[in-house]
Amino acid sequence: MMPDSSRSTIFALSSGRPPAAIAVIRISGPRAGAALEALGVKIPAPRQARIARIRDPESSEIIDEALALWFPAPNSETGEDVAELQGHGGPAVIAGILDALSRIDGLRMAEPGEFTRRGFENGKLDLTAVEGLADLVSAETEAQRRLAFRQMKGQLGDRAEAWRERLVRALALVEARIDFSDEADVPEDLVGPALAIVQELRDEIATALADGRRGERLRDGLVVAIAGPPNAGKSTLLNRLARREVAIVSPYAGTTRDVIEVHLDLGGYPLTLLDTAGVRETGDPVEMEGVRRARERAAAADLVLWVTDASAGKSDAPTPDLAEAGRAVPVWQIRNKADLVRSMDAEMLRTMGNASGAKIGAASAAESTPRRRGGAQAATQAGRSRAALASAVNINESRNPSLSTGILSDKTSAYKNEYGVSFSSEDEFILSASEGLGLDRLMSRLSSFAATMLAGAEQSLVARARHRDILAAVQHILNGALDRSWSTGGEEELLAEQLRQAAMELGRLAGRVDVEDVLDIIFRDFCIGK
Ligand SMILES: Nc1nc2c(ncn2[C@@H]2O[C@H](COP(=O)(O)OP(=O)(O)OP(=O)(O)O)[C@@H](O)[C@H]2O)c(=O)[nH]1
Ligand SMILES: [K+]
Ligand SMILES: [Mg+2]
Repeated sequence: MMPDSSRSTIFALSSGRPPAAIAVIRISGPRAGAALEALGVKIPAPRQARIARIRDPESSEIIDEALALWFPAPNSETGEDVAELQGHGGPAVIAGILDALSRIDGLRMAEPGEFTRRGFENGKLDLTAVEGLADLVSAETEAQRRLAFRQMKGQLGDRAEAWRERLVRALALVEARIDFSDEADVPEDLVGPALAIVQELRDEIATALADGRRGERLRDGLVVAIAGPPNAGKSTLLNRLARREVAIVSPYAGTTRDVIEVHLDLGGYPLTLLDTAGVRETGDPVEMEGVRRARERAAAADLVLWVTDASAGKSDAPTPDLAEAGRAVPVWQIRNKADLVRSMDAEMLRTMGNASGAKIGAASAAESTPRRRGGAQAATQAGRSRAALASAVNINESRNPSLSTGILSDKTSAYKNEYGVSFSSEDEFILSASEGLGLDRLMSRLSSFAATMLAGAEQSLVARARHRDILAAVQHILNGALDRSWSTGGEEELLAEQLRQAAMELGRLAGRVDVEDVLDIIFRDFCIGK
């Protein structure tokens, strides 16, 4: 496609929010060169930086001294003439240059993603690369960056194109059979070799799809929902893991209503932590909605941290209904407020652990502990018990394996939690969110969980639902073609039509067909100036 000379010329600030040391302003379109001249800037040699004074097109007042660059069409990011100005990054400087540009004939401010969109329209990059670029700009962790960069460089796009070419080859064989069926020098069996190609393709696409949704998970981040009864300390735990006061903590049950999201980077892997409303029966319509959202998000999460108050009896935990979700969400049991369970009261721990063979490690109770305390008494008790907890949860972790697996000594035991989902003692954590004790083990288990779930995800071909949907549709068509017997002959037209459809579907990945709706969705997420 040739750049369209009748198009408007667009400009935008392409660098980040001012003030900054440098601001990059880009101009793309047929009048990019004229725009430079209107600003009093001589057009530099292609791809060579040149110092230039930027002047107001009407008053000739100097607005800034900047570096100017020139990328003539078609060798630019948009495929059009592109000029780039690198000026000083102050708000007034930027406003002055943008204002001057807007007063030049045929120029207008770019819409979000419009530079990339022009690049796509001029064949500079295909749709999967556009998506990769969008992901690269919004990548928050190292693994996300790698996946996005590979997508941008054609990890899926090149593969899809190769698949499409092979489909077209299979189609050509079938069409040859149709067109020359009467001629003697055309081999009888062209359908067989065509189907062999189809079978190979079907298998390769099946392999790409059977990736445990790693690519999508990496792109979106693993979702870990903190859920449990009211006042168990869910928000306190979220704040601890996020290392900042994100959620409101209060002694009033029913504090959290909306779902609160925090993004964590665990060794390069993205993890979205959700704090949710305490799950209980309530008549308050607002809290009810909070509970509904909590259940919905927990059911859709990759992992649930089910937080309970270890100082309360087990009966405090309502029976959650994650099992209704129809899929097994892994659930880790978090016994919080262990600081209130002074010195690991033996009897209580047995109740909490619901395990017949639960044993307590070295730091067992010297005194018995009332199950509940309130106010100032709790504070002093908590203070005194801190040392005991520290020795039980942290320091003894290395020395005492029974404590390092939570409160249960038998590592191999499997239990059913309140969801009816099996868990082992490995999935049980005893900690104090407010005192910050016992969190290291939880953090390191979260890190390994993320690493296990997302290992190798950077190499995934499928990074979005759009990719999966299209590949699944192609696979469906190819399965249909392979399931049928074509040996009787005379039905090659039908087979040809199926292969044509499959090729067209694949073409949608790169953005060859019905692209407008998809483009609008993708570019909506772009920032202006990209
Ligand atoms: N002693 C003790 N108190 C805690 C601990 N964690 C939280 N708390 C206290 O428990 C109360 C409730 O904490 P939140 O974090 O608001 O509990 P939540 O589960 O988010 O409560 P809702 O949002 O109302 O469901 C607050 O007073 C916290 O200070 C802990 O480990 N030990
Ligand atoms: K609360
Ligand atoms: Mg809360």
